[in-house]
Amino acid sequence: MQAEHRDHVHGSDGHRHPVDFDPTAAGPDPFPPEGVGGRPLRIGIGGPVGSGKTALTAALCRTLGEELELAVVTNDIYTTEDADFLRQAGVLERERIEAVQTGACPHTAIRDDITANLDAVERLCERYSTLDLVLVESGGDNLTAVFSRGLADVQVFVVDVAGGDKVPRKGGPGVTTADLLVINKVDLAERVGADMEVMLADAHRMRGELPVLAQSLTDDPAASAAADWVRQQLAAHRSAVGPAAG
Ligand SMILES: Nc1nc2c(ncn2[C@@H]2O[C@H](COP(=O)(O)OP(=O)(O)OP(=O)(O)O)[C@@H](O)[C@H]2O)c(=O)[nH]1
Repeated sequence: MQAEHRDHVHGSDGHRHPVDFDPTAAGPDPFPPEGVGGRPLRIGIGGPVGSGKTALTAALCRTLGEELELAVVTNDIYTTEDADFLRQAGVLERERIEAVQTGACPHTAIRDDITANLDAVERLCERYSTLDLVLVESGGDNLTAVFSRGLADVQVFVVDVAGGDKVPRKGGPGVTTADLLVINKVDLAERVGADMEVMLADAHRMRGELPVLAQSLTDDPAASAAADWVRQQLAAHRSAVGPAAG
């Protein structure tokens, strides 16, 4: 079958996305990873609509905001909803939060044309010259959406139990290749009939050695385990940067 016959066509302009039946494939990353020297760690937070990306971002800001120089970039298609939510929740100073309006499928802005996000990161770095960490939250997308390594040094993919316990075994590059897979809203598992043992076993089977974290932000609003993972990533980033630039 020729590639164009497998393309997925959608949107009012009928634009195309290639469909790949390999659940681990994301297509080539258009940008190389950026050198880490002298700049903050950038962590991408992606995942399907409503899985809890903003709630996780807010929790990480609350937990880490006192100990780290932290800023956030949000992505929404038509609004600045997520940035507005974070500002209203008071998780960080308002100026530490930048909103990108993608105007197109969220994956476009985090992978195909990362300019608007890089500009937002740059504005934050100009405003706060000693940033340790920038969290870049993607707009909600589907299982194929992952960050370019030119934008995010490491990425978290957030799915939730309400999407059904089948989600991890459906694969997709977010599930299979993200540096951390978060299975969120485990407090709802029983109510929605999701079998956590199945979800975790499938997630580990799909990801090999890569870590999987089951959490409930209702039960643990500090997102303690995710915050620990962020601290580890930051330590690794700092050791890569070296003492002179760190
Ligand atoms: N019960 C429960 N609800 C949660 C949890 N985490 C998030 N939520 C709720 O789930 C809903 C969606 O969460 P968001 O953080 O807005 O999800 P999102 O992934 O940012 O959504 P989009 O940006 O629209 O894709 C909100 O009402 C949250 O309060 C959780 O661990 N347990």
